[in-house]
Amino acid sequence: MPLTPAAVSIADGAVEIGGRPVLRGIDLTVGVGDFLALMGANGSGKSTLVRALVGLRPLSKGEVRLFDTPLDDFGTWHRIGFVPQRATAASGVPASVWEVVAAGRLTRRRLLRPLSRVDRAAIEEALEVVGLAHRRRDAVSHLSGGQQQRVLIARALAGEPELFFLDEPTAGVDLPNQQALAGALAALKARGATVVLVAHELGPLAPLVDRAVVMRDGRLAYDGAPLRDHEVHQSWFGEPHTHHHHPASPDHQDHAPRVTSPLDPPNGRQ
Ligand SMILES: Nc1ncnc2c1ncn2[C@@H]1O[C@H](COP(=O)(O)OP(=O)(O)OP(=O)(O)O)[C@@H](O)[C@H]1O
Repeated sequence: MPLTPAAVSIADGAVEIGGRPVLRGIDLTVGVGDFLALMGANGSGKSTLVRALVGLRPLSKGEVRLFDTPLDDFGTWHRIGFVPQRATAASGVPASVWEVVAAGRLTRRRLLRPLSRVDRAAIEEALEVVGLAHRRRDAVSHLSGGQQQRVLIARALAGEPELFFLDEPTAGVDLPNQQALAGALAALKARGATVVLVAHELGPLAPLVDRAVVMRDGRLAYDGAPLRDHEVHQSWFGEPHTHHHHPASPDHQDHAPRVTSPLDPPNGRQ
């Protein structure tokens, strides 16, 4: 028996898209309260894995369990929060920040009931946590991309999820917005929530991460202690390795982190 109960797990998972294998042999268990960073190169399968874990992408093989319940039998979706990749809150409809965040409460509300005081308090708290309470009346379309991303995170937070998936929440987001996001996720973590975060670079989120998983070509290439940027780069393109790194060990202290982006093509593979 594992010491910590599992928030989400996938066993021998595979996904095919258009007959092409995109994920293969995925075994991953995320314990309650874990903060996991899912890393890897473009196209390595991170988004597909997150989609499979929330039931948006069917498995061709294997099983997903949410809070120890097979995905098909899982019914308490208000426990799950999901912020998809490159989502835009602005869709031409001039929704206000408050309205978008309030929409996150829908899975908790009973049908056609007005928002309760508890609902309103949760919406307020979510706005506070992402630092957008003062913008509540503004049209989402008037906000910057980073602020829109925070609106979407607040929408997911308003549902008070226990298990939260975020797909590249920092992509294209400036540093102050990344720092605000780190604060929001730290609050969520302190509350005991489980977080699965897809990220190319962790930036201000790095101190929150307990565990890193690196994907390569539809498989898990590394699972262990959080990696530095240059180590992630090696895991993406080098030999798969699954042993635990000890970032404080002397052989790591001599290496300065790579200045180049992990998105750069590896040497000799252009
Ligand atoms: N809807 C789709 N139709 C066809 N192929 C897809 C689809 N979604 C993903 N793929 C393919 O599956 C593979 C994994 O894609 P996925 O988006 O999961 O990777 P990723 O690691 O999240 O990449 P990125 O960092 O670019 O988001 C890629 O080869 C991609 O082209």
